Amino acid sequence: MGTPQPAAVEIHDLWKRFGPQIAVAGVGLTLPAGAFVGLVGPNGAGKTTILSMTTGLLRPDHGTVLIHGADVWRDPAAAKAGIGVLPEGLRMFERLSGRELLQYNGRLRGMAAAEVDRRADELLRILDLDSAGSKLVADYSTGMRKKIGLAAALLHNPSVVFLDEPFEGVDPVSAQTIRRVLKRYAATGSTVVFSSHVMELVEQLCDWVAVVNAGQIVAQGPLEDVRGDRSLHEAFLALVGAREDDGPESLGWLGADRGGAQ
Ligand SMILES: Nc1ncnc2c1ncn2[C@@H]1O[C@H](COP(=O)(O)OP(=O)(O)OP(=O)(O)O)[C@@H](O)[C@H]1O
Repeated sequence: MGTPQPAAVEIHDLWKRFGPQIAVAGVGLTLPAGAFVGLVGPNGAGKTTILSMTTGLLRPDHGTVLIHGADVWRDPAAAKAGIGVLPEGLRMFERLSGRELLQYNGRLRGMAAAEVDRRADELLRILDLDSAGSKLVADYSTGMRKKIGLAAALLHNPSVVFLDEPFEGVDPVSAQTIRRVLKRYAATGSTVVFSSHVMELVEQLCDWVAVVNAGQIVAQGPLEDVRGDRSLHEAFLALVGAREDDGPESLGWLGADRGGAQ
């Protein structure tokens, strides 16, 4: 066993309620520095809410989040300096071009203009966006938006990136590009945390997994420990209590004699 890594992200007893709905119910997570973390869970499990509270976008009702020891809600400037975020919904400045968006982000992070330009050129090229650099973000496709969002998240060389479903709606070629960039980033000892529904992808990329169900963490740890001797897909279905066969009567009308209701 090597020396245990210090935690990049420590979350204690995190709660969030939306009206009557408790979206996050006492989440605790410890993610080691340098881990490639997959956050998985069924629709509505609370992944986006957890990521939003972890990255300072949504105030928790209760609980603490530390990024490399800095409290996201008490010392946001220190905590946020070291993170990059690809948020849900990809809300961006639509009337900027991709290149301008990166320049804006870089300058906001206090980077020198020449360095921002150098990194922006490189990111646009590696993410196959160089010809789209001057196009308005409003005219980007879903995959292009994910890629420019990833570029913006990485531009200032953060030590942790949080990506909410970075592969959703992305074609296989762009997905491969995003994977390559994330692997390259993780190989430097940086920490990646991303949410996904694609177990095969999480299994390929991640060495650490957290499973969320109904606002709680039902498993977390090294990939091998969480999946055991099953595939992650099977482990996931067992952990979140996937529904068994609904019985022969259910939806019995589907495909039955249409009796004039054509
Ligand atoms: N702003 C909001 N107002 C009311 N309810 C919300 C709000 N945001 C999230 N919720 C509810 O909180 C729960 C968790 O939602 P969340 O988006 O975090 O889940 P998720 O795991 O990211 O889901 P998905 O995989 O479908 O994206 C859901 O029941 C959702 O309806």
